[in-house]
Amino acid sequence: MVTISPRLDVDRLTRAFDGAPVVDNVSFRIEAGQVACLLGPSGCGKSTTLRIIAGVDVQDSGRILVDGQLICDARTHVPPEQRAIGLMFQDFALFPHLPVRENVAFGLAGGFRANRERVAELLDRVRMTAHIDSYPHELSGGEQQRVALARALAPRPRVLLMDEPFSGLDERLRDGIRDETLALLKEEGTAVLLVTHEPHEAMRMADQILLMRDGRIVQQGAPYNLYNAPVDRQAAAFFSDINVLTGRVRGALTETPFGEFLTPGLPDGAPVEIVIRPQHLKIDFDRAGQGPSPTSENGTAARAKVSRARYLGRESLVEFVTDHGGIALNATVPGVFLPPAGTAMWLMLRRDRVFVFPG
Ligand SMILES: Nc1ncnc2c1ncn2[C@@H]1O[C@H](COP(=O)(O)OP(=O)(O)OP(=O)(O)O)[C@@H](O)[C@H]1O
Repeated sequence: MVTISPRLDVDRLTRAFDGAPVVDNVSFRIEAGQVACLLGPSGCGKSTTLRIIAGVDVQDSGRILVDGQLICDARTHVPPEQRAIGLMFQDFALFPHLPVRENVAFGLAGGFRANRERVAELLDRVRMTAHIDSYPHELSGGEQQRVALARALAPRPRVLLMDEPFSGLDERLRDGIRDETLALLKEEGTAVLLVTHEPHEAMRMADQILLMRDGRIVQQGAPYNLYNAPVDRQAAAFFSDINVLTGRVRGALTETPFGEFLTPGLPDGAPVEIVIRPQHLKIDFDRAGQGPSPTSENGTAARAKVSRARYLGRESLVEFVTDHGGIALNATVPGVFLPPAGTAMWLMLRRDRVFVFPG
């Protein structure tokens, strides 16, 4: 049987600064043609991980392989320029004194003269053929970005590292450029590690999200899994606003104004957090103090009063406080739904969308 090595294999990487671990036992693999997003808040160690892979910083322990070939461990350190790893960083500055054609050919032996076809192919692919002789200052930010992508891909790197590559761009341009970039990366078959602190960007770009916190990868998987099966409350909160109900376990159950929730494996008296995203609260009208009957899908309804409602464009955000327990809960409703403050309504939780975590 032939086993194919992953394109990039990062194995138990560790790096400390002044005794404080910044990258803490980080492992992941990326296959050819796949995009993995290293996602996490500022300072969690994303850029340090990237710098070690690029070879401009050195790990304390762990190893990295590209196509099964060792590029660094305790004894080996292949220099950055011999790693077949491309870089595209935030300040992706093109060389201002070189025209687009020479910028794209920069990493290729013989420059533009020896690589006309490859440069033409890439410029065509990023729709910049008409600008082949332009200088960087003659291009818009989005155009410079596309040239930078062509430049990074020209030497056909095995792996491309991207650090917040879209953060300098106008918000309205970003999604379009992200999609174009993604299409080109897939075509080239490069394995991509993209660093971002924006969940929206990771959801849009990634085949695999590596969620990082305090130097560790706390969860990795497809965007769908991270969104719908977060490992803990913080992981849930990273992707959207959340509502949190707190309770205590009694006989493997936790009681809330919305009925009982199964909390198996937790001892009696243990604190529990029940987490639900605002779009998974269901709202029903009050009929002379009566609400909807309990269902297995939505549990028991709890009466609540509107404290504030705001229109956000695509949806409305309605803030409630429950009659029992005075719990503040936010619900989002598609379109325009602006009940006046004080309106009594009934709330239900979509049971299949609730996350139960130890408190
Ligand atoms: N050369 C260094 N010497 C000392 N501390 C460092 C060094 N490089 C990074 N750090 C520290 O390591 C931590 C992680 O930094 P890193 O840049 O990897 O985080 P990040 O997740 O990429 O954050 P950001 O998104 O803000 O760039 C930070 O607390 C930072 O101050």
